[in-house]
Amino acid sequence: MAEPLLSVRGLRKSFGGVHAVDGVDFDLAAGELLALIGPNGAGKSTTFNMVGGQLRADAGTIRLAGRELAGLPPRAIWRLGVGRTFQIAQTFASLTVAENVQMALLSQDRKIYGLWWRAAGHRRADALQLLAQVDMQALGDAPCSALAYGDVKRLELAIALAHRPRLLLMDEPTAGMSPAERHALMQLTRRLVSEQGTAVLFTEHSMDVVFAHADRVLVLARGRLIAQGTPAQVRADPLVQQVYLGSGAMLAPAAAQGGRVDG
Ligand SMILES: Nc1ncnc2c1ncn2[C@@H]1O[C@H](COP(=O)(O)OP(=O)(O)OP(=O)(O)O)[C@@H](O)[C@H]1O
Repeated sequence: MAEPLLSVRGLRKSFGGVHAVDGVDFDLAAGELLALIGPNGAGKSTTFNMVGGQLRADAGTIRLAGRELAGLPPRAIWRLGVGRTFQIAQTFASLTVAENVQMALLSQDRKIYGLWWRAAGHRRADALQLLAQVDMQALGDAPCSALAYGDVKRLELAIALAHRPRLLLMDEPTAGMSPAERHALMQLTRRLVSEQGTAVLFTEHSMDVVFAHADRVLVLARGRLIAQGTPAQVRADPLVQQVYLGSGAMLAPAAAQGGRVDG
């Protein structure tokens, strides 16, 4: 693997007596799509939130291009080049599509974030260019509240890309989407990260998305990394099969075409 962009070592977090994340190590290279999977309660969100700074790690290091992120607040981590999309879309329904992107650009430029009306004239051309990257240039003047769900997710991606992150964290990016929409969004993500060399860490319950689009997969169970490798390696791993068989989910290629695994 090329020199990692993100390097995580000995990451731990407990809640009371629960070892939610119990000594996790992994690397992520620029341009790589890395999936973080595991049954419910495995520690995916906790890991994710420690990388993004929403949760403070009890122990361990999280280095982005050699810079320590552990202990920094989310805003500082964002400034260092870590973008994020959320499971529940974080857009302003009362603004137009273009204004939502302009708000992100305002924030990036350290202008006053709360004054949404200032967004209307701010870097509109740049906003439209970002929308073009996610094939939404025709929807710039549409109210955000009128968008179809798949379009909201694409808009979120444009917003996350507005400050050109080196690492993009995507929390269940395809939740609630139809199979066709899921693959379209991940293909778009792949195209954008290839063009820009962004690294992506994503949590995902839909195995079809993981096996079709991830370069590598990390499998967590009870806070520990039980396997990592290519989708084919992970799918063939007996321990992974055991963990998922307990949930009734199938990891065989045929079943992976449409399977959502809920833990
Ligand atoms: N704020 C919290 N307080 C107490 N316990 C927590 C908290 N957050 C997570 N946990 C516990 O830590 C463990 C890991 O939870 P986490 O949400 O990271 O798992 P997950 O893999 O993201 O699960 P899911 O797929 O259900 O979202 C679980 O046992 C959970 O109950």
